[in-house]
Amino acid sequence: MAQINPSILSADFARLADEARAVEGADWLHVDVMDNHFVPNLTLGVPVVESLRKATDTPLDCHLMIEDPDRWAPQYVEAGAGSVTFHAEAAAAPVRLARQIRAQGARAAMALRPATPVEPYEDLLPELDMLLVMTVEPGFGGQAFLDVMLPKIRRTRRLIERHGLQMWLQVDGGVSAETIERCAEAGADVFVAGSAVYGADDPAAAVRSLRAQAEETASRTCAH
Ligand SMILES: O=C(CO)[C@@H](O)[C@H](O)COP(=O)(O)O
Ligand SMILES: [Fe+2]
Repeated sequence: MAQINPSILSADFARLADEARAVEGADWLHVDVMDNHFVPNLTLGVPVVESLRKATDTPLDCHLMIEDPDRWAPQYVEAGAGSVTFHAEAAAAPVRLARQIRAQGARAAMALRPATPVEPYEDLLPELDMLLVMTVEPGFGGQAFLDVMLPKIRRTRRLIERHGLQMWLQVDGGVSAETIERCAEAGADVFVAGSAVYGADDPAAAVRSLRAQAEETASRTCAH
């Protein structure tokens, strides 16, 4: 079952509550946290996640593009995130951190920048509920999808299957009506979409349409 997670990064930050409610029906709301150190951009932090939690019933998928996630990620679970994604490149102790997030009752996920291979993390996969393969260089919305990431998505799906895991495989960056089918064919099942959703006249309809496209692709391919 394909999941569509609109990225609040492409929303109007002065109207975040309304923008969160505009995509009710989405599986998760994707919240991009950037600290201007791990990536060259600054967005929002724990207090905004606490407020978003109260503003919508859609569960929050927090993507932490920050240094020292070992210290900060637990605070995002406390703030109400249902899923917390830390970057492999930033975590000092990814297994301990994933266990901590799960022990607090949230889903634990790990993200890989485009140049980070999945293979060194093969043995960690059972500790995770989701792996995020970035399909742009993290930091900004509205960038062009990196086709060169498709083989990594395929290899990740094969590893998940080889280990018999139930974990989700998320893609994030440049996902749109033009690119989602390639991602679904390669084996992704959770799709973050920022500009493709919030740039549409009807964001909720854009979510439904992307989900239908991904599901149709998944049902006619045997990738997973
Ligand atoms: O994490 C990020 C960017 O670093 C993403 O979540 C973007 O916000 C996705 O935006 P689009 O590429 O879909 O416009
Ligand atoms: Fe993101």
